Parts: sequence; structure tokens; C-alpha cells
Amino acid sequence: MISVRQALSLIQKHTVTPVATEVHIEQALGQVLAKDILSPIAMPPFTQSAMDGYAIRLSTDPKYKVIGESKAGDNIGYEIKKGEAVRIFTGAVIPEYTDTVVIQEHVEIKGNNIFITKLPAKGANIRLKGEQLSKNDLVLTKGHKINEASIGLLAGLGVQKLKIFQTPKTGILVTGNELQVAGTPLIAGKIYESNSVMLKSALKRNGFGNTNIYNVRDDISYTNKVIKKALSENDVLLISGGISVGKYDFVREALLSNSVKEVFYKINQKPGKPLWFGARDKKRVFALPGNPAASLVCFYIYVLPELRRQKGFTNRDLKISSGKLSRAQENRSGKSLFLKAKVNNTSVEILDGQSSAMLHSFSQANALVLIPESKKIIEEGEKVEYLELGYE
Ligand SMILES: Nc1nc2c(c(=O)[nH]1)N[C@H]1C(S)=C(S)[C@@H](COP(=O)(O)OP(=O)(O)OC[C@H]3O[C@@H](n4cnc5c(N)ncnc54)[C@H](O)[C@@H]3O)O[C@H]1N2
Ligand code: MOO
Repeated sequence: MISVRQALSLIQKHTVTPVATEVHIEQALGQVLAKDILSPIAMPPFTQSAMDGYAIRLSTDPKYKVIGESKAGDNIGYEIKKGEAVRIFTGAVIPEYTDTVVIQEHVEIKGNNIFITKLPAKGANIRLKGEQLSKNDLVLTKGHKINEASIGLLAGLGVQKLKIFQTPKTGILVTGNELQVAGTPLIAGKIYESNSVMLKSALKRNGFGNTNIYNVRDDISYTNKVIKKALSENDVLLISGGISVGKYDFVREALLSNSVKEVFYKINQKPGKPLWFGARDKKRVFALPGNPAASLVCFYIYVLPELRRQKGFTNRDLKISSGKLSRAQENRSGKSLFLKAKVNNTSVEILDGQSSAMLHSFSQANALVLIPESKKIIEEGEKVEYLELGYE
């Protein structure tokens, strides 16, 4: 059996290089920029007023004659002489030869004249052309994750399309004769199917929406057929269940007969030992253990980082932090453990109910504590590393 570290490095070794594609900025939220963006225009595009008031050529004389008005959107070619002012509004073009805007609260109006009651500093209340960005300045760098501010910035620069890395198409194939779809009373011997909606939600929360779902019975030829179809329709295929050593666990055999090359099978960890990972051309397959908590742990530790890598992210893993164990924890298994835990400030409480079939503890957790395979006991108060699940 390989170690967690070996499994992670094998997945990375078989990664698929991110592919760039062009999208409209409205489709770019949460995506990773595949190409630097240079500014097509200066920002602001012209020197403009930052306040409502009067544009003046500043002198020591408080009296100015108002000769016209410039409101946002106007482009009137005023040429201001000494002692003259133009009534101006926020965002409007600053007339030539003026250098300062005095806010309207600091003037008294008498007929066509204004008298400044509080002298502004020279250059006050003016946004200079290009003060944020000059034309051809680097606006956003390849690898930047697009947020709503980036979208606003680009829209303001008139950029409509940009290159981002494609989101790999994901599919979830669920196996098991015991699985029943919710909505009807549970039949004896059956359980409600939960992994597909759980994994689909985990994908969605992490920016991998529109997942295809497939269901198969424990039947080799049917499993073969559906895997073939799922491979043709997805880039990354997650399979739930049927990957252990039971008589009716057909997934491994079906993957091999679909020419998916086995990269590894089984990791020295708990939960999630029977994880299988394989590759066929640019397709990647993770056959996750059917036990729900094992499935979700494998998703966070192995699947999500690979999906994020394929999507161009440089920070791929869940955030790692450390804290102090509130209770001693043994590890007699010789395996790496991923334990559902609740972190409060820096106190880490390992939750009851660590079985790989149990999701109740998972739903109450906000972290996965990592216990290395070599560590036999962690004392109360000892420092442990954990992955933040991002559950709020
Ligand atoms: N003799 C051995 N038996 C098992 C071993 C082993 O090494 N030797 N490994 C155990 C471990 S560890 C795990 S984990 C499981 C993994 O088994 P499979 O991946 O083949 O999964 P299934 O047998 O299909 O299901 C396991 C468990 O999970 C339930 N399940 C499956 N799919 C779903 C679903 N979509 N929604 C909800 N629950 C699901 C299923 O009913 C089983 O209870 O193997 C151990 N056995
Ligand atoms: O690896 Mo299994 O997930 O322990 O039950």
C-alpha cells in the first residue's frame, strides 16, 4: 500500500495541463486568468472632478467668475482664464487650465461670482487621467482568481472577453444494488443513496458545477457500459463504491476493461483506504470508497486538489492550520488518519463517530485533523495539523 504522500505525488505526476478558453466577463467569476491583461485605455480616461463644486485655476484671490458648467458626460471645451471658474460635478471633465476643484460647501455665491471661504490645496479634488492605470499597464496577471472587483475593473476598462482556464467536466457514477432514491419509504435491505448529491454539492461549492450523475447496479457488463459512456462525457470521473474486494465490487475490473490505466490502488490511510486512481489519455478517474465519510475525505484530499490544478489554481489544497488537541488521541493502526474535528480558536476537538460510514460527525466538523501513520499517540495539548473544511 502506498502512503498519502506517494498518492498525492502520483496524482500530480499524472495531472492534465490546464486548457485556456475565452469567456465573457459575466462568466468569469471564480475562474483563473489564463493570460495577462493589459489596459486598453487609461483609467481614468480623462482628468475629472472627484467632487461637486467649482473648477478653478488656484490663486490667492478668493473671488472667481463662473463662466459655465461641466456635468458628468459633458465634453465642453472651456479654456479658463485667471479668476474664472466652471461649475463642475463629480466625474465631469476638468476644463483646460484649471488645476483645482473647490467643493461647493466652501464657497459663497454672489450673482455670477463665487467667493472661496476655505482655500483648497492646489490639485485638490481632481482625479488625474491615468492615475490608476496608464494605457498598456498590466491590469491582472495570469493565475489571478477573478472576483467581482476584477470584473468591475475590467468592465470599467471596456474589456468584455478574457482568457480563463477551462473547468474540467465532472461526472459522478454511483454503484450499488442497495441504493434507493429518496422519495419513497425505505425498502428492507436498502439504504437511501447519498453520495451522488453529497459529492455533487462538494463540487458545486468549489466551483465545479453541472456534474453528470450516473447510476449502476452491481453488474459487470452494465457497469462496463456506463463507465464507457461516462468516460466519453467527462474529463474527471468520480465513482462511488464497488472498489473494495467484495464479490460484487466490479468497478476496478470495469475500469481496466475500459482501458483506464491503474496509477494506484489503496492508500495506507483511514478512512478511504481503497481509493483507486487511473488515467486514460486526458481523462482521470477516482474510484472512491462507497462509505460516505471515506468518499468525502478522499474528495477533499485527492480529488479537489487535482480538479483545482486542472483549473489553473496555484493554491490547490484546503488551507492547513495547526492547533492543540483538547483530548489525547491514539493511532494504533499504523495508517495516516483523517479525523473529523471541531476547531474553536486554536483548540482542536476530535469528534465522536469517526467511522467511515458516519456523516453526522462530518456535518458538525469544520476541520480534518491529519495524524501521520508513524504517530502512535498524540497527547492532550500537543500540536496537530488540520485542514480547514471551509464550512461556516
Ligand atoms: N474484506 C474486506 N472488506 C472491506 C475492505 C477490505 O480491505 N477488506 N475495505 C473496507 C473499506 S476500508 C471500505 S472504505 C469499503 C469500501 O467499499 P466499496 O468502495 O467497495 O464500497 P461499497 O461496498 O459499494 O459500499 C461501502 C458502504 O458504503 C455504502 N454506500 C455505497 N454507496 C453509497 C451511496 N451512493 N450512498 C450512500 N451509501 C453508500 C454501502 O451501502 C456500504 O455500506 O470496503 C470495506 N470492506
Ligand atoms: O477506508 Mo474505509 O474508508 O476505512 O472504511
